[in-house]
Amino acid sequence: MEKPHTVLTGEWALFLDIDGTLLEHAEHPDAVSVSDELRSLLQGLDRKLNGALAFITGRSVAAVDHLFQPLKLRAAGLYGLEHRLLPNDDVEVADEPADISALADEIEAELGRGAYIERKGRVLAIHTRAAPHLLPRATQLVEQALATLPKGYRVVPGNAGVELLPLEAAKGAAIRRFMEIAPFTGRRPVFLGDDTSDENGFEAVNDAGGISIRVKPPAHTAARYGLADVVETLAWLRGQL
Ligand SMILES: O=P(O)(O)OC[C@H]1O[C@H](O[C@H]2O[C@H](CO)[C@@H](O)[C@H](O)[C@H]2O)[C@H](O)[C@@H](O)[C@@H]1O
Ligand SMILES: [Mg+2]
Repeated sequence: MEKPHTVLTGEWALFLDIDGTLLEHAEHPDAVSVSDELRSLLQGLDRKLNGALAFITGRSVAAVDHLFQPLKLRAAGLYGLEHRLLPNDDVEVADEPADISALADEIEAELGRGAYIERKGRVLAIHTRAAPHLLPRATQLVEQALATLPKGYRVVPGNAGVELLPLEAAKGAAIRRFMEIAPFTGRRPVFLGDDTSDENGFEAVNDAGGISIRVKPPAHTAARYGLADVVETLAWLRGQL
């Protein structure tokens, strides 16, 4: 796939996935770190785009703020179940429904310490990066759980794990919501992502005539452009300043 050589001028809106796009993957979600260089790169882009920059991530907004502190940018967390439309807005924290909590306890008991059960309110992530042999069983457990949960949940295979999340948790919906408000309205959206859960975000951006970019693109992706890795992502972003 070709690289995007477009220069981000005033009329672009930039949406950024975090893990696998801005940050290399690590053994554990808490093992990633954000460099001061990345913080200043994002701050410069946010300024150049007059605030039309937002994280679109499966992490919670609270987790994003902790990672990037003191930088606080616009963000959609939990695949859009949480939104922070202005840097200093409050974020409604989605409660963890009792049925998800009970399911997380059961899966944690069965898979044991090899898997990391990440409880994110209405989203449940089961990480098997440290124990890949557990992925088939983890996937089977969440798929079986679909029958017992209220309607409207779905299973999304992720990067070295599997997630259970509500149907309305979709990055494309989160991007469309930002595009309806200032300073995003009227701009052309650009979305960079790396994973299956970013695909509906690429589709939303393509539908809006924007630019969709996937890091390490697989054979089949909705993304129109590809970048080889996180380092290339950062070099491309720096080139837009
Ligand atoms: O939508 P993203 O910003 O890409 O976030 C996706 C998930 O990222 C985190 O998990 C992933 O990255 C971890 C650190 O590299 C890795 O250990 C894990 O295997 C990956 O799945 C985060 O923990 C999840 O909550 C996000 O949904
Ligand atoms: Mg990602």
